[in-house]
Amino acid sequence: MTQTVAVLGTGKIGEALLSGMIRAGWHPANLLVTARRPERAEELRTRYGVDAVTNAEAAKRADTLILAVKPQDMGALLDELAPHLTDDRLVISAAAGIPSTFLEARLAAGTPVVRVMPNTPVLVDEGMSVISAGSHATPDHLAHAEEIFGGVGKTLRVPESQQDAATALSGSGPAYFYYLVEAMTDAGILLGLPRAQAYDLIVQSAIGAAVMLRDSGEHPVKLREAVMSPAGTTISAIRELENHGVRAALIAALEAARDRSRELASGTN
Ligand SMILES: NC(=O)C1=CN([C@@H]2O[C@H](COP(=O)(O)OP(=O)(O)OC[C@H]3O[C@@H](n4cnc5c(N)ncnc54)[C@H](O)[C@@H]3O)[C@@H](O)[C@H]2O)C=CC1
Ligand SMILES: O=C(O)[C@@H]1CCC=N1
Repeated sequence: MTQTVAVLGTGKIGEALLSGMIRAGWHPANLLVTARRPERAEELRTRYGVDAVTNAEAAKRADTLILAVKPQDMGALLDELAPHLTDDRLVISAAAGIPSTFLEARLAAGTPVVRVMPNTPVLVDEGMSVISAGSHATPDHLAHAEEIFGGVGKTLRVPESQQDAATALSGSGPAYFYYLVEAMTDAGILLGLPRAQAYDLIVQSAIGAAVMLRDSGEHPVKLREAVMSPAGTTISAIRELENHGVRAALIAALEAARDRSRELASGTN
């Protein structure tokens, strides 16, 4: 039987996922979206050929609902959905921090809930989506979530207790790399290169390094050692990174992201 999937709250991550599902072969007729503003609903209809409906209608028509609103909007959305949802629907939440128990407490008893933390590279089919089961989710429900998110990148199952950490690593992860590229491009300008050239040099270095990390099977230390010639340029740079505590700063940064994910658990702050 063909499944209907609805994306509720089609903002940045919801739209990225929707576009990826269509690229992965989902027929627009089997996809529904919801949006707060009518102009946004119209934009999504035109861009993807999907039906834009109310949250209540999505709850009635879809077999699987992907909730992609902000953590702070999740309580209100669940209140809107609950009267229309039966416990044979799969509810997938992509919201940072919100535990599956938050959803289970507001939906019909026994509703299967799966928590997923994707990231924006789903836009280019290189996403990383971390998946955990709520209390009533079966292996089939997890497999269905993997089918959806696996079409736009890699998936990994973790116990829900590790979701806040995963959010800090891969959910937020792309932003750290963009930040590094920005800073290194500034450095290129300081060294006298035009911005566009500096940017190209850094982005291509990032792509090359990422592919080697993924495909070489080598530990990152080994890969770095192969770049660092004795008494050369690279070790001079690495010494500065160590002097400025960049490793410690990254550890502290990811810890802060994990802590913020925990704070978002109540859905109010
Ligand atoms: N942006 C990212 O890289 C990632 C975001 N997430 C999670 O995804 C969720 C959404 O994040 P973004 O896409 O960045 O935010 P966003 O603000 O771009 O998207 C949220 C959308 O939900 C809509 N919305 C809110 N309440 C609604 C309602 N009751 N009915 C219909 N639409 C409603 C908003 O109008 C907005 O378009 C958050 O919970 C976030 O933690 C997860 C992984 C990565
Ligand atoms: O910054 C955030 O809260 C969301 C969750 C992971 C990525 N973006």
